Formats: sequence, C-alpha cells, structure tokens
Amino acid sequence: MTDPSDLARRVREGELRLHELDDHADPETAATARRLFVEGETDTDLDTVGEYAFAAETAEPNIENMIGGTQVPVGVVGPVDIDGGAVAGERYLPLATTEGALIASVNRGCSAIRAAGGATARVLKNGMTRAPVFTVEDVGEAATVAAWVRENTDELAEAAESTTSHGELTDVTPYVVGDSVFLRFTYDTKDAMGMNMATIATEEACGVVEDETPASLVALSGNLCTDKKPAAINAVEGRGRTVAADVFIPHDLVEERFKTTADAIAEANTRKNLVGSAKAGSLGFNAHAANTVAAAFLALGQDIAQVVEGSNAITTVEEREDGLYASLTIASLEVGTVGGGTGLATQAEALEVVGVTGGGDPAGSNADALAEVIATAALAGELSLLSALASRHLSSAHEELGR
Ligand SMILES: CC(C)(COP(=O)([O-])OP(=O)([O-])OC[C@H]1O[C@@H](n2cnc3c(N)ncnc32)[C@H](O)[C@@H]1OP(=O)([O-])[O-])[C@@H](O)C(=O)NCCC(=O)NCCSC(=O)C[C@@](C)(O)CC(=O)[O-]
Ligand SMILES: NC(=O)C1=CN([C@@H]2O[C@H](COP(=O)(O)OP(=O)(O)OC[C@H]3O[C@@H](n4cnc5c(N)ncnc54)[C@H](OP(=O)(O)O)[C@@H]3O)[C@@H](O)[C@H]2O)C=CC1
Repeated sequence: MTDPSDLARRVREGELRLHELDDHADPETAATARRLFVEGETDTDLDTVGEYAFAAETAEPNIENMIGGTQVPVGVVGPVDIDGGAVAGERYLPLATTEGALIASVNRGCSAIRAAGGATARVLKNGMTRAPVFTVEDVGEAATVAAWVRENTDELAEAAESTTSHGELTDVTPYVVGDSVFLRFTYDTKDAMGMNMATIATEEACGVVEDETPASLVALSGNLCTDKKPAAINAVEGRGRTVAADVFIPHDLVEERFKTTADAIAEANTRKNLVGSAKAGSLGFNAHAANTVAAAFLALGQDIAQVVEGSNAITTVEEREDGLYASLTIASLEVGTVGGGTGLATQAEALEVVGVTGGGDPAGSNADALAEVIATAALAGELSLLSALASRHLSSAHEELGR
C-alpha cells in the first residue's frame, strides 16, 4: 500500500501537487496524505476531520482535494401529517444544524400541525432554469434572434433532450438588453435538482442557436437563471419547485401549543413578515424559512448554496372565526432525490427516513414529495417562531436552548 507520509513528503518537496495525489493512491489514502501535508503546513491537528464515516471513493463526484469530513449534528422533527400531491400521511424530517432551539421550534410547529389534523401541501410549478447570454450586433439583430427562438423551440428541445434520458425542455423565454440576448431555458428535471442536467442540455441547444442565428454565445450562465444569488425573477417566476403548505389550527390548540393567541400571531406576521419585509426591500416575506431549508438541505444532500432561492417564501397568517389559518409558499425550492450529494451515506439514510430514496414512480414524484415535506416543516418553523415573538419567548428560548 502507498504510504501517506511518503506522499505528503513528495507534495512538500514539490514533486507532486495536492490534487495529483488521487493518481497515485486510492481516495482514502490520498485524503490521509493531504491531511498530513496540511497539518504540517499549518501546524494543526486534523484527527477529527479524518474521522469520517463514508467511503472516500463514494465522495469522488462531490469533492476535490478531499481531506476528510465535517460533521454537523442531525436532529429530527415530526412526525407531521401531510395531505400532499405527492406525499400522504406522517413523515419525519432529519435536520442538520448548529443553531440550538431550531429543532425544538420546528418540532413544536409540527406537533401543533399534527394535533390540528395535519397540513395540506402541493407543488404548484416545477422548472429548473439555465439562461445563457449571447452577443449580437444591435437591437434589430437581437429581435431577430428572439423571434427565431420563439418559433423554433421544438428544434431546441430536440437538441437539449438528446443529452438526457430524463430531462424535458418545457420553455425558452428570450430577454433582450441592448446587444445582449438572454435565453432562459426551463426544464422538468424529474427527481434530479437538475443543475448539471440543465447546463449540459442547454450547451447542446446553444450550438443550434449559434448555427441558425447570428448570435454568439458569451457565457452558458448569464445570471438570468438565477442560480445561488438573490433575484426577483426566481421569487416571481419560480425555479425548481414552487411549493405551498397550509394549516388550520383551532383556537384552543393555538393557545395550548403556542402559549399565545391567533390574533397575536397574525399581528406579528403582518407587522414583521409583511410590513417589515416590505420596508427592508426583502425578497423573503417570512421569518426564517431559510433555517428549515438549510438544515434540511444539509441533512439530505442538497446543494447548500441554493438556500438563497429557498428563502424566497411568503408566510400568511389570519385569524378566522374558529382558529388560525397559516400558509407558507416557497417560490423556488431546488431539491432532488437523485444526483448531487444524495448518494453520500448519511444523506442517503436521511432521505430514507423521509421516504424519498432515489427516483420516484412516476419520475419526479420523490422530489415533489421532498419539496412538500420541507415546505410543511418550514411552515411549522414559521408558526413556532412567530408565536415565540408574539409571546415574547424568543430570547428566553435561546438562553435556555441555544447557548
Ligand atoms: C424553544 C420553544 C420550542 C419552547 O417552546 P415551549 O412552548 O415552551 O415548549 P414546550 O416545552 O411546551 O414543548 C412544546 C413542543 O415543542 C417541542 N419541543 C420543545 N422542546 C424541545 C426539545 N428540546 N427538543 C425537541 N422538541 C422540543 C415539542 O414538539 C413539544 O411538544 P411535545 O413533543 O412535548 O408534545 C419555543 O420557545 C420556540 O420555538 N422559540 C422560538 C425559537 C426559534 O424559532 N428559533 C429560530 C431561530 S431564530 C433565527 O435564526 C432567525 C431570526 C429570529 O433572526 C429571524 C428573524 O429576524 O425573525
Ligand atoms: N453545472 C452547474 O452549473 C451546476 C451544478 N451544480 C451541481 O449539480 C449537481 C446536481 O445536478 P443534477 O443534474 O441534479 O445531478 P447529477 O449531475 O448528479 O445528475 C443526475 C442524473 O441522474 C439521472 N437520473 C436517474 N434517475 C433519475 C430520475 N428519476 N430523475 C431525474 N434524473 C434521474 C439523470 O440522468 P440522465 O440525464 O441521463 O437522464 C440525471 O442527469 C449538484 O452536485 C450541484 O451541486 C449546482 C449548480 C450549478
């Protein structure tokens, strides 16, 4: 077996580069050698980073220059009853976080939803986007390209879909800014989050655009997609799954579980999530949807950077005659149950807990179900935090559980 200390020495002496170690050893040995090298260079001890439970070779599609694993504590919330389009019945949801009080809060919301008879959830729209930018001579030529694209979507779909057995091109919308033409391609990526799939498919379609029009590709992603940046287009048009969850909770249950009233929760929501967010120019009219989305993404092998889009959510709360109605609509929740980090051991186990392992039948139904479960848990978190604010329990909760 190759000696990791010897490999680390060869890197130190400039004979090998860190990323070349995979060509000289199996992935686990290469990771050990890198760790030894980094420990020597930075005078640190990486023993804990080296204690990871997944097989190093399974992480090969997910990481370069691997030195080990980071561990984040995982908790669980639920069960929560969901009457969904793709999910029916009780589900548990593993959440990974370092924020004390978060799991307790989401769990409290789940327990209230369960006691109230469950939540309703639906995926309302589904489409992963990639928007390349092309250069043209002037706005006249830009209009010609845009018109050609509108009339030849079928030809673009044929090219795009030649690269995937699952993805379907559902729309191409042109946007013109002077001599730049952006084409926002939208795909049904089924159970995959779909960013690799959409990117590869779009590159193929761009070849057709360049062959058939005067447009010249500048960048395969022109930021009108929009991936991993705050953007109104995602909040309005959606990206990934647009998913909503709602619940009705009778007054006695609101008071028992949340120690406040429907009226006080509704007022906190209006003044904080609606008026406060409007004044702040926020895209997210919610309290902390990103908390549940991030913790679920971490536990379930999703792309963490897409929490940016997952925070595009609006919470509504109203007092009705017999109780409280609340809803959460997330415009752009980008989730998958195949690909990305879903195959890593701990993430795959967590997906099993939710009951959404691998491809669904029909394809896409597992990712729909995952979106509905996350939206319901995020609604639970909204209700619990709004209640804590309304009952002035937020800082005491974090004193007790978060420090
Ligand atoms: C902490 C609670 C839940 C106590 O709330 P409580 O009502 O005193 O709790 P309880 O002991 O009566 O238990 C009620 C239920 O809560 C759950 N629960 C209770 N404790 C636990 C626990 N240890 N582990 C797991 N679950 C727990 C559990 O479901 C339990 O029901 P049961 O199962 O017993 O029938 C409440 O005060 C609370 O939710 N506070 C809000 C905390 C919160 O939401 N923090 C989120 C992060 S804030 C942030 O990051 C964003 C922010 C605030 O900056 C965004 C913004 O600007 O708004
Ligand atoms: N390339 C980029 O610009 C970006 C990439 N990423 C990364 O992309 C990765 C996610 O991309 P993604 O395309 O989801 O995943 P993968 O690249 O891992 O590809 C998933 C593949 O799984 C196959 N597949 C099998 N069963 C199914 C099913 N039921 N439904 C859908 N597909 C199925 C599909 O193959 P087939 O297509 O042959 O049918 C699909 O392309 C993440 O690691 C993320 O971090 C994130 C942002 C940007």
